[in-house]
Amino acid sequence: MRIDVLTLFPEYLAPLELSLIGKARREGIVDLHVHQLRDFTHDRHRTVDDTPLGGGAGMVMKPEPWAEAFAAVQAAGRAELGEQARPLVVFPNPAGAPFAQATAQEWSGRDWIVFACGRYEGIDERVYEHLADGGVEVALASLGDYVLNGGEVAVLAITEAIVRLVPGVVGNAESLVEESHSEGLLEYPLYTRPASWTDPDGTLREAPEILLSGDHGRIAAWRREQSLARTAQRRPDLLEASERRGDAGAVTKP
Ligand SMILES: COc1cccc(COC(=O)c2cn[nH]c2)c1
Repeated sequence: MRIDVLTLFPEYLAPLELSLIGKARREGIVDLHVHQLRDFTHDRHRTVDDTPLGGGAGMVMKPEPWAEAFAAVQAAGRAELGEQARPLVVFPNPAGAPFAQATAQEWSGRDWIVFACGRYEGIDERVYEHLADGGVEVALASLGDYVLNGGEVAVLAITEAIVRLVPGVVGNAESLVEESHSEGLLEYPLYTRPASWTDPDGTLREAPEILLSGDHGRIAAWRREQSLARTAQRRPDLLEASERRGDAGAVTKP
């Protein structure tokens, strides 16, 4: 998977060099290219923003640098992946569609993703129109209903969520199956040794007996029950979505 990131703060993406993503890069599973948007300006001040037409507070990102940057990135990506290669262009954006595990699953199968990090109040609308009219697949992704100062932090989160699902990146693929949201439900409670623990307040805390029973059928059933109960309690919206999808074994209302 090739990933390009267009940003005013390349250093923000440095953590992608570390750990999971770093290993994926070293093994050639992920090919990350971070680009400084200001390199696609030509004035002395390397201007990327201006005041909003129609007035209003803050600044808006100018269209010209973006158009030039996307053209350069498309050329570089096609040189590497072939002239037919087409990227998915993702703009982290509070006005975007909610990014969820299902999105990460879907995007983890893509060959090429270009992330565009907005700053200030946002990007001139004509940039999105220019890309869409050029046949480029564009997605606006929201991490949640709050505003960050820019897209970089969102790109770190989205990239980690996607890349960890790419085959070969996480050693034990088994661990990807049973985590929260992978089945549309929250994960069951986890325990490890010691089975019996006296905490610093002197309280004895025992792990559920069933987990020591060795009866894997009953343990699986208990875990499923715990996931459903926990989802019903903390995220009933997920439970309704799961029922609407008719997920295997979804609990239907009695
Ligand atoms: C496109 O223009 C802008 C402008 C400002 C910040 C951002 C970054 O995205 C977010 O803030 C965000 C994404 N999900 N939840 C919050 C983009």
